[in-house]
Amino acid sequence: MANRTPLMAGNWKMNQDHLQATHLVQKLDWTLRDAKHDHSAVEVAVLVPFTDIRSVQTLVEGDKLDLRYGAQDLSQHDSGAYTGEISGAFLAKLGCTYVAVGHSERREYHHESDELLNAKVKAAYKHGLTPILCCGEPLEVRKAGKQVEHVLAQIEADLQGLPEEQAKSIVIAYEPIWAIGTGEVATPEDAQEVCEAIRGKLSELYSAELADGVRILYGGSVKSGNVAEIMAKPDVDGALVGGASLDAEEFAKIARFQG
Ligand SMILES: O=C[C@H](O)COP(=O)(O)O
Repeated sequence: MANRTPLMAGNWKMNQDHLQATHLVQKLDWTLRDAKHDHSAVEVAVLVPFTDIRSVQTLVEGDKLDLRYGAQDLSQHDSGAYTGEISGAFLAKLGCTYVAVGHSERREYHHESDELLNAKVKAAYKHGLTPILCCGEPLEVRKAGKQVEHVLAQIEADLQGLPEEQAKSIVIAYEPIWAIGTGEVATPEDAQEVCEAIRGKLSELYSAELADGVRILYGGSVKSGNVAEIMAKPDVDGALVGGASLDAEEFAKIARFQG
């Protein structure tokens, strides 16, 4: 198995204005430092509202914080008459490493199709950003036992035509929709089943070597109390954390899941 550095990414969603963001990032940094967090063993990132990015960049670059940051969405376009949209070029200029693509809240509330998400994944790479491609099934699909085929169809469509050279650095986040913000966490076995199938699909679409190197995260009610058992699964390489990432101490504990 490849040596995949775990990634703990906090998705702040629409929380924290730019002043609160400064405070939260500083607190997260102190907490990780106090705990002597080993950043070479676990990478920590925050996906923040667009309006926070400049403040986070100033802190991370100015104080040389060992923290990656990124956005929660991007436009499929580079520039032009697309009112309200944000180009990947702007995000790259602000030092973003990551950008979430296809979070279930965007798929649902903004009707983002797999075709659009495929264009967004390509736009991210065009501007030097690493997409964190989100996938996951709603409750009725899980109840019908069709979660694996649902997720694999999303992955196949969202990666359509993406060259191997780019796909090898993608991060995939499996987030069963019924476990997001509900307190209902998938069992480690549930997470492993789908993450393993995603790796298998990557192997089929690209190569076993590529599949072995890609990081696959689990998301959905991850807390410090349940992260260790999820991370113990062989195909889970990190977590995409929503609510718990807004509490610096809790998120730092999640990032130190090894103790
Ligand atoms: O992007 C994060 C996920 O939607 C999980 O959110 P949650 O940890 O609040 O359940």
